[in-house]
Amino acid sequence: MSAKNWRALNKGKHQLSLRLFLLLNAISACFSMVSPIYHTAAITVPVVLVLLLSTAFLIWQLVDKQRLININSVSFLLGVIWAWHVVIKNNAIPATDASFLIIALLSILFIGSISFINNLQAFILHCLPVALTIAWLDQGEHWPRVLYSIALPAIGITIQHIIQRRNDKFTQRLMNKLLEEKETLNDLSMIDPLTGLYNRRGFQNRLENVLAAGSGNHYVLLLDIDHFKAYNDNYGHSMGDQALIRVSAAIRDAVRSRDIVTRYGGEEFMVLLTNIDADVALQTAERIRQRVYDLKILHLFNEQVATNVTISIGLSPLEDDGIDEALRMADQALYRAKGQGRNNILTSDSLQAA
Ligand SMILES: Nc1nc2c(ncn2[C@@H]2O[C@H](COP(=O)(O)OP(=O)(O)OP(=O)(O)O)[C@@H](O)[C@H]2O)c(=O)[nH]1
Repeated sequence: MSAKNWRALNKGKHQLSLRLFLLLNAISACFSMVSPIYHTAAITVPVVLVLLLSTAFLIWQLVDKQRLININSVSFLLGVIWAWHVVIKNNAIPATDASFLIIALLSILFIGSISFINNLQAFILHCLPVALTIAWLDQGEHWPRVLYSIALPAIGITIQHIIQRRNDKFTQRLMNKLLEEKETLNDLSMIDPLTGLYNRRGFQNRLENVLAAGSGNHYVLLLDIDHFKAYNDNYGHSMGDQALIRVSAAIRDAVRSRDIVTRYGGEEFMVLLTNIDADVALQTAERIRQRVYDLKILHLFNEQVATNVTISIGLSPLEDDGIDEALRMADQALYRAKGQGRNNILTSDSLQAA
């Protein structure tokens, strides 16, 4: 999951709480009309407005799921309308009874806290207009009860908000770490563990970048260690591995950093020399062959060729017919190079000329 997806998920979560908020407001408005606390002014303009607006927003949300409604504006708007309703009702009921104010306050705080448990801003914006209106209407007469009714959910929501933010931060850190590790694993999956060179997957990935960067003259080298089976058979697999590591390093050191060196198979390597002339490509192949020879890795069972490890190389240009064709040509050249005594280089051009 990317950071973008994470933000989208969070937005989606908030939009869900908005739907719950609208639903509770619509129900509460209906209830105020059908079963009012005091039978005076049961259907007020603001309560009808709350019902209409909540239903309209709710339908809009359900029909157009992609649309993100501004939660803060809606919660504030409905809070103000409820405050208006409280003023009208309060003026119409017996002055001595404060229970209406407390019940109205509790209903608003209940809806706010249920819907916006994870959205402190929306909670405050919704509850503040009603809380201030009630504090003003009560004129301090029942201030402990009013204060308690406001403070309890406010403190609860604030603590919940802090916990949620910590959880979100933790989850986000965890997600970033996982993304980093995924990236590392992805990189590792492109590297041959023994030699540290690219494997075929890594090569493919780098090749795409090279080709995307534009046209140029590229050359493919296929390199194969001579008589490596004999080396393994006589010196053991573990020594064979060491030889492979040293040969890989020699190849890597003999080319430029922009060239792509790949372990193509067991004791076979492939190098893509990028943006290079034919002459320089041939010189580079010769430099690689010489560097491997100069490692002087003892190989007495290579004696038809030398008494140390050697490699043979097939070279072919990468042309419009693609990498597979270039590899096929390089492979043919390598096969011939082996046939001609090993420890040498043959180009695909020389095969065609022959
Ligand atoms: N130690 C070691 N040996 C490997 C590895 N991968 C392949 N090999 C060995 O490389 C040898 C390749 O042998 P062959 O394909 O017969 O070729 P060759 O003996 O090099 O002969 P020519 O290529 O004709 O010169 C086999 O013995 C494989 O076991 C590896 O990762 N480690």
